[in-house]
Amino acid sequence: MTPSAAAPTSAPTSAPMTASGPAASGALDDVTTEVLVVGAGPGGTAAALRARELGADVTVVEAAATGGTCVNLGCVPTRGLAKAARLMREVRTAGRYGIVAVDERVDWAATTGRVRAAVQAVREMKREPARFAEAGIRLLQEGRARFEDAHTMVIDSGRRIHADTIILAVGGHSSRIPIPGAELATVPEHVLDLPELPRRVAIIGAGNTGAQLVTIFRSLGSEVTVLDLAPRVLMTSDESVSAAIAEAFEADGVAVRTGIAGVDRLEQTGDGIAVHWRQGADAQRTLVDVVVMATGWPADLAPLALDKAGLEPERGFLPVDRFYRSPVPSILVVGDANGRDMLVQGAQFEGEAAAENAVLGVNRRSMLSLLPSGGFTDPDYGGVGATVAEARERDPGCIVVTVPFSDLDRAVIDDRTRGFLTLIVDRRRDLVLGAHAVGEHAIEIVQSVATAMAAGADAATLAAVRFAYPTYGAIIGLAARAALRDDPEVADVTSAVLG
Ligand SMILES: Cc1cc2nc3c(=O)[nH]c(=O)nc-3n(C[C@H](O)[C@H](O)[C@H](O)COP(=O)(O)OP(=O)(O)OC[C@H]3O[C@@H](n4cnc5c(N)ncnc54)[C@H](O)[C@@H]3O)c2cc1C
Ligand SMILES: NC(=O)c1ccc[n+]([C@@H]2O[C@H](COP(=O)([O-])OP(=O)(O)OC[C@H]3O[C@@H](n4cnc5c(N)ncnc54)[C@H](O)[C@@H]3O)[C@@H](O)[C@H]2O)c1
Repeated sequence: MTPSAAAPTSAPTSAPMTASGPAASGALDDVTTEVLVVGAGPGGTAAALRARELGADVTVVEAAATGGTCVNLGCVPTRGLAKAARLMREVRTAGRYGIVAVDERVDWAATTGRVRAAVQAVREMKREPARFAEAGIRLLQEGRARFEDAHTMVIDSGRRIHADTIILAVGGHSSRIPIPGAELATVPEHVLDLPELPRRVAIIGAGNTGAQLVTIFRSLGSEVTVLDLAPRVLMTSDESVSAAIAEAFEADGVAVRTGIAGVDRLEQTGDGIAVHWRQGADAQRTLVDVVVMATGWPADLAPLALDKAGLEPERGFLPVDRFYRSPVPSILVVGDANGRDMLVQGAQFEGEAAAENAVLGVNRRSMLSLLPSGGFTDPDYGGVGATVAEARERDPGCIVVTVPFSDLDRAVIDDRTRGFLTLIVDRRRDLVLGAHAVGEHAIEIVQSVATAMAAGADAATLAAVRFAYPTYGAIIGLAARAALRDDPEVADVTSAVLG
C-alpha cells in the first residue's frame, strides 16, 4: 500500500517559491497545483512532504510561522517551562543529597527568555522552509487562505490557488469561556507574556494543557487553584492516572476543584482578580493575580469561508471519515482541525496518511491504539491504547496489573517512588492492550510499551526481556511478569522462557 520513499518524480508546474509578499510586478500569479496544503504545523508539514515524495506538485500556504502551534505556542514552550519547573523542584530538594543551594527564586524574565530561545532553536533545527524548498514544494506565507469554491482558495495577498486536492491542516486556537470579565484572563499560549510570575493563579480547565500549567506554576512557587466542570482532572486519561495526578497536586498544596457547577464571572478588585464559581449550589470566590483559561482548542475554521466549499463544521471541528476525507471528497482534514487525536504524533500520522490517500487513492487510517501520549506534570503521566474501563467493557476477563514505582529499585534510589505502571493484557492472546503510567519518565515508559505493541509482542515476550539495571524502564518487565502470574495458564507455558 505504501510506496517506498522515492525522490520527487516530477517538478512543480511553476517554479518553487518561498517568498512572502507580492511578486515584483505587483500582480500575484495564480497557482495551479495538485495538492494544496493549508497550514504548516506538524500535520501540514507531514502531508506536504509525503505528497511531494509521492511525486505530486505541492503548494503550502502558512499564515504565520512554520511549525504551527506545537513549536511556536504549544508543546515546545510548555516543555521548556516544565524543564524550568523541574529544575526548581530539584534545587528545592537538593539538600536531601547534601547539596547546599541557596537563594532559590525565579527570575521570570530570564526563564521566559530561555524558553523563547528554546522555541527558536527548535524552529531553526526543524527548518521547514528549507526542507520544503529542497523538496520542490512551494511555500506561500502571504496570509490566510480561504475558499472560493471546493477547488479554489485565495490568500490574503490576493493570490488564487487552484488545486485538485486540498488538505486542511489549520489547527486550532485557545478558547475563552464566554463569561463576564473573560478578558481579564489569559490563555495558555500567552503565559510567556505575563510580566511576572504570579503569586496566585487560577487555572480553568484541567485537561493536558491545564494540568501541565498547574505543575509549572506550583513548582515555580505560585499558589494554584485549578477548576474544571469535569468530574476529574485529565478526563481523557485512564481514571487511575487522573486520581494519582489529582492526589499529587493536592499533596503539593494545589487546590483541586473538579466537578464544579460553573465559573460565572471574573471581576477586577483592588487585590487581584476575583473568580466567582459554584460548587453545587454554593457560590465560591477565589482571589488570584492571574487566571489562565485552558478550556479547549477549537479548530481555526472561521476564516476559511467553508460554506463556499460546501463544508460545515460540527462542534468546532471539521468532521472527516476514517481516511480523513471530508464530506467533499477532494478536501481532506488532518490534525487538530478534525478534532480527533489533537496530538503532534496524531497530526503527523494523519498528514502522511491523507497525502497517500489523496495522491495514491488508497485508504490509509490511523491505529489509535498505538498513539502514546502524556504530560510533564509532577510526576509525569502517560498512556497508550485502551484505558482499563475501555478494555474491561470489551472483555471483562482482561488482565490488569499495576506495579507501584515503590517496587522499582531505580525509583527508590532516586527517591521518586510516587506512581505506577498499569499494564492491560488480553487473556486469550496475551497481547498488550494498553499501558498507563504515572511517575518519573512515565511517557518514555509508556512509549516503550507502545513499541512492543507495534511489534505485536505479547506479555510473555516482554517478560522475557532483561531490562538494564537500575532503570525506570525495568518496571515494564515487572508488570509483564505480574501479568503472567495473573494468568496461570500462560505462566506455565512461559516459565521455561522466564527461567
Ligand atoms: C499549550 C499546548 C501544549 C501542547 N503540548 C503538546 C505535547 O506536549 N505533545 C503533543 O503531542 N501535543 C501537544 N499539543 C497539541 C499540539 O500542539 C497539536 O496537536 C498540534 O500542533 C496539531 O498540529 P496541526 O498541524 O494540526 O495544527 P497546528 O500545529 O495548529 O498548525 C496549524 C497551522 O495552520 C496555520 N493556519 C491556520 N489557518 C490558516 C489559514 N486559513 N491559512 C493558512 N494557514 C493557516 C496556522 O498558522 C498554523 O501554523 C499542545 C497544545 C497546546 C495548546
Ligand atoms: N502533552 C500533551 O500531549 C498535550 C498538552 C496540551 C494539549 N494537548 C492537546 O491539545 C488539546 C487541547 O488541550 P486542552 O487541555 O487545552 O483542552 P481540553 O479540551 O483537552 O481540556 C479542556 C478542559 O477544560 C474544561 N472546561 C471546559 N469548559 C470549562 C468551563 N466553562 N469551566 C471549567 N472547565 C471547563 C473541560 O472540562 C476540560 O477538562 C487536547 O486535545 C490535548 O490533548 C496535548
